[in-house]
Amino acid sequence: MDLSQAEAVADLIASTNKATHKMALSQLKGHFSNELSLLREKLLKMTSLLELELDFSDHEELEFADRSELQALAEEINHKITTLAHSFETGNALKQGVAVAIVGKTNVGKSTLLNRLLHEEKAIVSDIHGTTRDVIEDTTLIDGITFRFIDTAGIRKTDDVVENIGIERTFQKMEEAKIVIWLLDEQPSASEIEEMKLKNQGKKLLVVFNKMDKLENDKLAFDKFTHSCGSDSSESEAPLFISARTGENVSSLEQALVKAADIPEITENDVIITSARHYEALLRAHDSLSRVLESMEMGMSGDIIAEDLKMVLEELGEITGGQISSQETLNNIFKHFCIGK
Ligand SMILES: Nc1nc2c(ncn2[C@@H]2O[C@H](COP(=O)(O)OP(=O)(O)OP(=O)(O)O)[C@@H](O)[C@H]2O)c(=O)[nH]1
Ligand SMILES: [Mg+2]
Repeated sequence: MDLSQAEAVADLIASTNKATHKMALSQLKGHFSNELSLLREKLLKMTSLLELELDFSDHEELEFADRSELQALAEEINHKITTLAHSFETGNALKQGVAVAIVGKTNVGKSTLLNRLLHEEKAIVSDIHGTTRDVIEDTTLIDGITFRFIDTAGIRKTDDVVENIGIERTFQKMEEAKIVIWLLDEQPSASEIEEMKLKNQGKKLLVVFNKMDKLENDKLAFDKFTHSCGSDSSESEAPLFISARTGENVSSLEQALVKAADIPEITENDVIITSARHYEALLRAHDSLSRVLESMEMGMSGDIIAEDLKMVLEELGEITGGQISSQETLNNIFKHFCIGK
């Protein structure tokens, strides 16, 4: 069992949903380790060939490592590393929970909605504007997916220093979230809609009107809301109407969240990165491999390329806990080539 498999045992024990359970099982079974050892084997062969050239450096014409083959292999490995690193977005979301920020003006019912979604009285609710001043967050499962809901300070102009720090944090959290629930209890102006869309480019923005229990008694206001938002539904999802207080239609919001989370179906054979440590090692390996490709393009000598290749090997080795030694390179040379030196 290598280090990444040992880490998987801890992940398996800590797994809170079906997907994280499957990901940990896959890692424990060694699927990730196998992919890595395949990559390392190919890299080791490349490094060995380059080192061999160094050993025969007095015969300049000797080029054991076919450069175009080397380049194709480096590109293939770089692609594989990139795919693995990208899987971290899914892995991390599944493990830590898909981050959902609940934002909007003061008193629209953000904390009430947080409590409703978490099924517990986590945040203080009151009709005083500016009740929530700090970020409050917790996770819950919806349809087997872990969501991390983040209640934030209501956005308004205020002279209160502490509240302003809270509002600053609201914008930070909005940036970090994958999904943003924009909670409203009155019709937003065109410029507010524009600003919100601009701030949330590349994210899923769910426009949600709260307090529909009040609106239902005011048919005219309800129609006005529906009309104002319906006209703008070409690119974004149609707005939802809920009552955080009574729970009405909150299940539709939950379904919209599951859809927006857009989590692929995971099987026990999928290799998905869930650890920040692995992710960082893969990014470093990717950087070193990019340097290899650059050096080759510039026609650099084999020793420079070999050094960066060894870095890649070391970085990938950090994941499984194994260290690449010069003995390993040497053994590889003798395994593949019969040299009487
Ligand atoms: N009628 C009605 N009232 C609601 C609903 N949701 C929240 N409220 C009330 O609105 C008031 C404000 O609710 P909060 O949840 O504290 O609002 P908030 O957005 O967190 O406010 P800040 O923390 O000040 O930004 C409270 O009196 C809630 O009871 C709802 O669905 N219907
Ligand atoms: Mg609040």
